[in-house]
Amino acid sequence: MDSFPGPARKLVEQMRQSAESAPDRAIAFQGSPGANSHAAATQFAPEALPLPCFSFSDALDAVKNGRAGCAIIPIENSQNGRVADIHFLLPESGLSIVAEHFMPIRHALMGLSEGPFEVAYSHPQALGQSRRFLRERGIVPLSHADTAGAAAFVAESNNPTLCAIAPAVAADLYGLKIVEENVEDAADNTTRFVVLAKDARDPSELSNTQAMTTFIFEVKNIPAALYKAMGGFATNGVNMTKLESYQKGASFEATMFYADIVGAPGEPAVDRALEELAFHSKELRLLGSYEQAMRRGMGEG
Ligand SMILES: O=C(O)C(=O)Cc1ccccc1
Repeated sequence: MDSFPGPARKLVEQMRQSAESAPDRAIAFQGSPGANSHAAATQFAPEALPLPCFSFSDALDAVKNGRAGCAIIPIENSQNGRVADIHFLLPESGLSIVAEHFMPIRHALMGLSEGPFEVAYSHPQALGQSRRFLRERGIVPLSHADTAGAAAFVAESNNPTLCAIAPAVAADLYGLKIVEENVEDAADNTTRFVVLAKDARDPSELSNTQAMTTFIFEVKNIPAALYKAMGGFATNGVNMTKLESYQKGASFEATMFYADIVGAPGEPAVDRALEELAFHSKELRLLGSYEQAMRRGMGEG
């Protein structure tokens, strides 16, 4: 709690109290009230009680400890790539992905004055998405835990040369002036969020819809291991929409992969592809199957 900037604390406390009164209806998110993840939580589950958490791990712990029924976490951005940490935290958490949600992201520049500004505070994703805007104006980007928290931090700084890049609503919440709207470098800036819960979705419930499945795997450390591991997806016509590698541990010897496919276990083609993947992998872990919030792979005939 103490880590939230002063102007955000009262709101955080109010939201925590409501969430405590009905934990099953609570949806945990990382950041201060007014952050993009807060907006995503409200869009995804309008009736739910958003629970602000300072870090990703706090948000995941809230679900593990039963203080929230689920958590919504930004996982990747159309413009700025993947959101760090989540690849490590998500598999460790033992939670399952039960849904995905896409949200267009708009950033506003806000401060105590009209500028000129020397420093802009924001979440690293938002700074990355507004890189060109800041560079052109010679404003130095500095990271903060979340966008709305950066606005609250600027509000309590009393410093007219600081500004924040945050959703416009944060200016209202924390008493800043909006100096410019839509400062993101790309107009179609969109973030994909995943919803995590203790209990996985039963893939058979998803069979009539276009499902997605997310998993991580580690291939054997031999030539062509990834090529072989992927073979089953090609021969069975399973569409892979995402494949990312990351290092496990400090040895740089063990490469893990994180993948999304269209389909779910129980579909014969998916079962065969996963079986072949498991044969060529040292480790394979399904992180969840869920409904597609946006159709994939429909572009080509
Ligand atoms: O800090 C926030 O507002 C977040 O919710 C993280 C984030 C930042 C930028 C785009 C999407 C999510």
